[in-house]
Amino acid sequence: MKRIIILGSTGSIGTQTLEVIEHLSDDWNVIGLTANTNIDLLEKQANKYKPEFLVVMDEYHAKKLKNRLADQAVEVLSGPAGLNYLAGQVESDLLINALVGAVGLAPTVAALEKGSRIGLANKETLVIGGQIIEKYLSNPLNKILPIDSEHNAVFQLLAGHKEKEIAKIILTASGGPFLNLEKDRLETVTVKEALNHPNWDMGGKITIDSATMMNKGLEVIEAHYLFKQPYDKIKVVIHPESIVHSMVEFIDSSIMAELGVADMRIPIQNILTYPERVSSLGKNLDLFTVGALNFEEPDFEKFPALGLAYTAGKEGGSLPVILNAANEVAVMGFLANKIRFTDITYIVEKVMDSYERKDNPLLEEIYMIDKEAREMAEGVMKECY
Ligand SMILES: NC(=O)C1=CN([C@@H]2O[C@H](COP(=O)(O)OP(=O)(O)OC[C@H]3O[C@@H](n4cnc5c(N)ncnc54)[C@H](OP(=O)(O)O)[C@@H]3O)[C@@H](O)[C@H]2O)C=CC1
Ligand SMILES: CC(=O)[C@@H](O)[C@H](O)COP(=O)(O)O
Ligand SMILES: [Mn+2]
Repeated sequence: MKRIIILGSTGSIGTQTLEVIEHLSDDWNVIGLTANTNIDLLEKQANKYKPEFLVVMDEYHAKKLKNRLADQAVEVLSGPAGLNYLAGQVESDLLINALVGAVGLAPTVAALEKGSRIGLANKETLVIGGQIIEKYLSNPLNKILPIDSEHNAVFQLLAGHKEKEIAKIILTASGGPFLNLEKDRLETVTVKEALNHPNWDMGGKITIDSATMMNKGLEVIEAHYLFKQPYDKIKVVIHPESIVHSMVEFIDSSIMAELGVADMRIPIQNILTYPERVSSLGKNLDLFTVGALNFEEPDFEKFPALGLAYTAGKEGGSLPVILNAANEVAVMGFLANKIRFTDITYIVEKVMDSYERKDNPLLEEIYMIDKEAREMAEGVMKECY
């Protein structure tokens, strides 16, 4: 049996990965699972999958969990050091990174240090650390397999093709819950409205990112590093149905698309069984029910986050780190009802404009920039209260 580690096993991608593992029955042995603080679910997962390692992010929850699992042969670790140990020291055939946010970078690097196959859902890893990650990919033991639906689609479409044959990567975007709302109304939308994604059921942070379209911006940067394409060859098209998960235009003017129902268990399974294919838990797409597929241009004025991400990606260096840090702070502020929806991109832009930039930051510098940009974003956020 193959050994699998799931970082962020209590989240939307983490729990769906476990569903897929169950569906694949005897293929995978779950070695390590992690959560931030949700020890109730982690305990249930531990009882079911009997992993060797569990990680939670603070000592208080680690102790509680250890007590609850006292009769089990499981090691309970805590904090970033625990995550890095699991990712970097424990042998696995596949490590799924389903953490949310910048916290995903360090364990990815730890895993790449030892030579690993990583199923990557955590897009923030590549947004803030793409320049560092790409250096590790020259080691043939290292492989990053994309789980994010658009990138998984492109990954499938590129099989058997050469990078130089790509004319354009076309990432589809649903446009989120406010696609057809008047721009002036965005100021007063509620958290509940913003969390109401039209097609996908996901964690809170990414759902808000979809509503601002920062999600697509982060995905543009993610695609740049995964598929080694310049930003002018990575386009975004609004596709409200989320049936076409992305497209690739080749130099011979052929466009290939990957289609399917909006169910993350399909790309997750694609990575778990790669390069083979077996039947999945996802429903088959019924084109007659779908009827029509629509495409339109994104509105960069109404959704400024998309343009901010292109700017950050093109400039590179520390700017994507600053963009991401400010966005994480602002999204949490919005979810806590501290600021308005439109303040999210205001805060991101303000921090991007104010924070001093740096080329080629090293890993330690990325963490420092991330920390300082968060502090700056907290300050700008207070002006918005
Ligand atoms: N959900 C989806 O359908 C998709 C998600 N993605 C990407 O996948 C990643 C995960 O998203 P999603 O599953 O929605 O997120 P969730 O919020 O649902 O889950 C996040 C997971 O990470 C843990 N976690 C949260 N904060 C921390 C922290 N500071 N330190 C350590 N662990 C932490 C959570 O633990 P706890 O439960 O204890 O809070 C949980 O296990 C994101 O990068 C997202 O952009 C990409 C495509 C689709
Ligand atoms: C499922 C997935 O991959 C998400 O990233 C999804 O694409 C979000 O939807 P948006 O297209 O609205 O950003
Ligand atoms: Mn996506």
